[in-house]
Amino acid sequence: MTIKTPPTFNVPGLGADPLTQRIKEKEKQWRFRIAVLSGKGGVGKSTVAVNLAAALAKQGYFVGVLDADVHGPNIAKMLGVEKAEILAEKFEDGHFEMIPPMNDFFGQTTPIKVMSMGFMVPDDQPIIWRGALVTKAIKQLLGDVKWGTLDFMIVDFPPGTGDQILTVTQTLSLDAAIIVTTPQEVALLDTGKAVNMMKQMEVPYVAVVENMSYLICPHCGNKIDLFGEGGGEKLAEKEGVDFLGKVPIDLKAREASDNGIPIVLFEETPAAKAFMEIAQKLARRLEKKEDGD
Ligand SMILES: Nc1ncnc2c1ncn2[C@@H]1O[C@H](COP(=O)(O)OP(=O)(O)OP(=O)(O)O)[C@@H](O)[C@H]1O
Repeated sequence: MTIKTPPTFNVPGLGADPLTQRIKEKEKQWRFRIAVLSGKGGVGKSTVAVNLAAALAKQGYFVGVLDADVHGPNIAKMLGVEKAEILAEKFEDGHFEMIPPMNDFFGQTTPIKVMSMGFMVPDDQPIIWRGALVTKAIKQLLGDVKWGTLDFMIVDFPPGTGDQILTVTQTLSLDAAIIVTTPQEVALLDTGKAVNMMKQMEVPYVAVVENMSYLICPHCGNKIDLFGEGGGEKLAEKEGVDFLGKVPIDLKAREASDNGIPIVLFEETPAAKAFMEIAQKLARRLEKKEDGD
């Protein structure tokens, strides 16, 4: 099956809807538009998204993070802004734009702008919506938010390869898709599907990050390959896409996320170093591509 991205303005006499037009206008202000995806849930996609965001912001880039994982939105908590009050501005044509809360982690980073469906619903309430409504909500979080100029717009997609991912990828012109996997066979099978989806959607740069790659035993210091070894790298090689690196299991990374501070800003643990290196590699690759290399 080949999925082609249809042109946005494809109906003679009819332009795109105003929301899609606003997204198209806004995305011109975002230098690199990046999706973070996983074929399978629970592999650490959001953890990778927030740590990449923080690592890039620590290097001085302006970063926005959109939590498009509407069924399990936890980015706002991981970036320490879940209690933020969302203000909105009314424009002359009558539409409103929400102002994303920011966190600069006590001056350690450029302010990271965050928007999430989690702001719209109480913590303990599930979002029970049909697909079309979810897609519309994600588009609003892109087009009806005052994002401003950004170096990196990072979108944390829902897990899987579902309809919402297809629609958002057709609306937002992505520069890169980062697919997060763990090394075990079942995750890799689903990861292959996500990689292929992004290739078929003609996203210019697709890369794999392997999370929870291994554990360093706190008692003996030995490396334990809990979920097998090297699967992510092999998959990237097989699919002909970049492999950006491995992130070990790190108890402090989990604690830091729960406390709203990405581990890259907190302590120089093995996972923090891995996230920092992956972010640097990603920025270098995209800047090279931008220069036409
Ligand atoms: N490298 C790591 N070391 C230790 N804990 C980790 C690591 N990566 C993720 N975690 C933890 O695993 C749990 C799941 O991570 P996360 O929420 O990022 O996954 P996800 O793929 O986004 O999940 P979902 O599919 O539900 O959106 C979290 O508690 C997180 O802190």
